[in-house]
Amino acid sequence: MTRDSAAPEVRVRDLTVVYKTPAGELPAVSGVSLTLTPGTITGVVGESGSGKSTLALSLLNAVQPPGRIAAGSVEIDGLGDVLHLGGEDLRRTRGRKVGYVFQAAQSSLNPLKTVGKQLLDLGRSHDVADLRALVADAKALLARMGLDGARVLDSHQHELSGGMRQRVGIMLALVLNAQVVVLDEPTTALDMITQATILRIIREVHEERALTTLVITHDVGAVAEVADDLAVMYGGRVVEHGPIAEVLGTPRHPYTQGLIRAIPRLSGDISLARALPGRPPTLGTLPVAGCVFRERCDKRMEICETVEPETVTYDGRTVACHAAGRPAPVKRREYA
Ligand SMILES: Nc1ncnc2c1ncn2[C@@H]1O[C@H](COP(=O)(O)OP(=O)(O)OP(=O)(O)O)[C@@H](O)[C@H]1O
Repeated sequence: MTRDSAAPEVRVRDLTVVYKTPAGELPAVSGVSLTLTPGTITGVVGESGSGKSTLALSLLNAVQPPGRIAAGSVEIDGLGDVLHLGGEDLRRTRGRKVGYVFQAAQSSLNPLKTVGKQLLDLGRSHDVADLRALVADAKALLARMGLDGARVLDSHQHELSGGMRQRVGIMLALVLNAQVVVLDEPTTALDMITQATILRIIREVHEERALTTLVITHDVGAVAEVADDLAVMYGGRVVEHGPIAEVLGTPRHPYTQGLIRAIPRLSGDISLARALPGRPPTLGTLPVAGCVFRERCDKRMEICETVEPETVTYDGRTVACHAAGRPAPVKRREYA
């Protein structure tokens, strides 16, 4: 595990992001606090609609209408609270300080320009002095990901397959040497073997460049291979967060337990793999009080109906569940 002091810490605090809907503004991310330890890769998992992409966009202050960051802060060492950045400061931060591949990256390339031209535009817009070195770095990154760099840079978007575009997206996220990198579903268009290779390369580059990285994915099995820490999201909350081996090895939240049971690769026995019953909530069906997971929870108690569980940290693990239990308080011996 790399814990390089040069890598920045990212501190998300009490972040709430709402989307305007016909039923009013509803929260997609609710009061999330999450610290990304410098030099680590944090995986974020959770079913569709749990708020993963909205959280990722918030790290770049890039939530678009009908969305709005309603509360909270995102402090990055050396940058301050990115939610207070605007205009030119924000433009300079994105890409150069915080590299990113968004889920839509596959279609975000400009169809009219070659990848190489877009790379040069990116370099110029961030005042990169040595554009030759930038191109050489881009080619080297593409080559590591199994592509012919020169050919890709000469290509237009339509000449590239989905998997190739995805790798171009990863290259663009890394090439400006940002120290915080946010990857939202970076490998979904890739087959299993290529996916594993790309994740390994992300890990290598992460270590070489002393990054702090956030990787969002549906695939708990895939992220288990690369991440140091794991954050599990449900209904706009981070319900569990901690070192990945511990979260996967001894999950404390019933949702994490259910996610793991559903994956034969992790549960160890295909005959024991069981899909999580029910469906995740949408913005409109999220319960307004109590625990957001209770409808699907096998450990549901009376208190879960009315009281939202507090997020409690112990043994380096953060869990928000009434049933997860807490360590018994250490009794202080009273001395006379
Ligand atoms: N532009 C939007 N307008 C209205 N609601 C939105 C918008 N974008 C996202 N949402 C809602 O916010 C919630 C969180 O969405 P988000 O995309 O952040 O989740 P996710 O975990 O990344 O899901 P997925 O894995 O499907 O991308 C969902 O209920 C989604 O429908």
